[in-house]
Amino acid sequence: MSDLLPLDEAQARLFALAEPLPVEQAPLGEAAGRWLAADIPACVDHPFADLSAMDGYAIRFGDRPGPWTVVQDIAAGTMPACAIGPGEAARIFTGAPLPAGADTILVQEDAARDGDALRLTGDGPPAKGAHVRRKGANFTTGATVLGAGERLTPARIGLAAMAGHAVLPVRRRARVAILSTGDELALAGAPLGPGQIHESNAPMLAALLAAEPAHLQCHAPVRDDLDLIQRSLIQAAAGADILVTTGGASVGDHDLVRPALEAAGARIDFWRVAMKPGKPLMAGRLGDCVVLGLPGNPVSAFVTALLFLRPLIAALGGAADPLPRTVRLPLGAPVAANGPRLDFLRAAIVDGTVRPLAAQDSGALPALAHADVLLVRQPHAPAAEPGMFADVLIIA
Ligand SMILES: Nc1nc2c(c(=O)[nH]1)N[C@H]1C(S)=C(S)[C@@H](COP(=O)(O)OP(=O)(O)OC[C@H]3O[C@@H](n4cnc5c(N)ncnc54)[C@H](O)[C@@H]3O)O[C@H]1N2
Ligand code: MOO
Repeated sequence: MSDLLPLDEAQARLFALAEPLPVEQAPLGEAAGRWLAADIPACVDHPFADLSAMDGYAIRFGDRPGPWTVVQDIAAGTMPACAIGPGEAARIFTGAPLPAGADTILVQEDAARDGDALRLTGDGPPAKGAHVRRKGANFTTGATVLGAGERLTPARIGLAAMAGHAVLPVRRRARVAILSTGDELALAGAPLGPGQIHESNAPMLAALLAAEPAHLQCHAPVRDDLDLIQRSLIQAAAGADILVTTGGASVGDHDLVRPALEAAGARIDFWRVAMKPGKPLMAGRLGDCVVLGLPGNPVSAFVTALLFLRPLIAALGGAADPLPRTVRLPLGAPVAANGPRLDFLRAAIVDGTVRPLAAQDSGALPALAHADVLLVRQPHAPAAEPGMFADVLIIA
């Protein structure tokens, strides 16, 4: 086991293989899913004034229980015409600024109006300031609303727009080439020759990256021929930031990705990680490109892509925290003691508890396809019982 790198060390070494990509200014519609390259300050106060949170009447709390005289109408998008004095109220709508003198909103469901005369019919506002959104409560001009390295989720895109931004500094999308290797591989949907199987890794990886800021280039599967793989690697690496291969990463006579990379002039930084599935993972550089050699077993390819490829895209994209997040959930079934490698068991969530699936072979894609989480088992972890909490990575 001594030549197998621990997962965290392997991830750190992978991230050290390349600098974050250059910064560009992206319109909001192009920025989702990317990471901010700088702190974002607010260009405005929000709310810009004390605003009503309800449709009703702006009053002075001390004037309750009324009655009041309605002296003006204020809609969102307009400003109050005048202040209100004692015994006066303003008809007001959600999002409209309060007039000077008013401090509280009386919701219209608690009031009856006859011409300009307004009286209380319900309980009225419970406290001074009820249903008022204070000026600057969300943010004030110049305050940092989003930080460098934060991922632009839909709500953060909305927040950037609210703060006055139409374009945001992000790093350009990573160009990712995907190349599967293996004599046995036929394209999805193609008729199968003797001994052939349908290639499933490239479509799966492309789907795994669908929401990532990446331009994908999927190449046809390459046969297990050293010269052919070497030429295909050089071609696929040209113009790519990341070259991902699958298959041929292990120790068999037909596992040629490592020798082909070396023959192409690549520098292999590490090979083999103390994890299961995914042990024969390799990483290095070929020219300007980071090369990630994933194992061919479909489950191993998925798990390593989740733990290395997506985080690498995030690291190149400037993410402050590129690694996937684990959460803790209770076990719903016993789990056996673990061996020497960090294990990622395919598991379902049933009634809020984690239950490992029966098929844990790294060729068992149907189990992965129906798993909700990967249950993380530390090296040499003792057996665990139902009710004990465990770390999981959510995958569905
Ligand atoms: N003697 C040893 N044999 C193996 C070891 C080892 O340490 N000693 N490691 C095993 C582990 S762990 C893994 S994982 C696999 C990984 O091997 P490779 O990366 O060389 O993958 P292949 O041999 O090319 O393929 C493995 C398996 O997956 C199928 N495959 C490959 N590519 C695809 C694809 N694009 N789509 C669908 N299926 C694919 C392939 O047909 C094989 O069945 O090595 C173990 N062996
Ligand atoms: O480590 Mo291999 O990736 O078990 O299947």
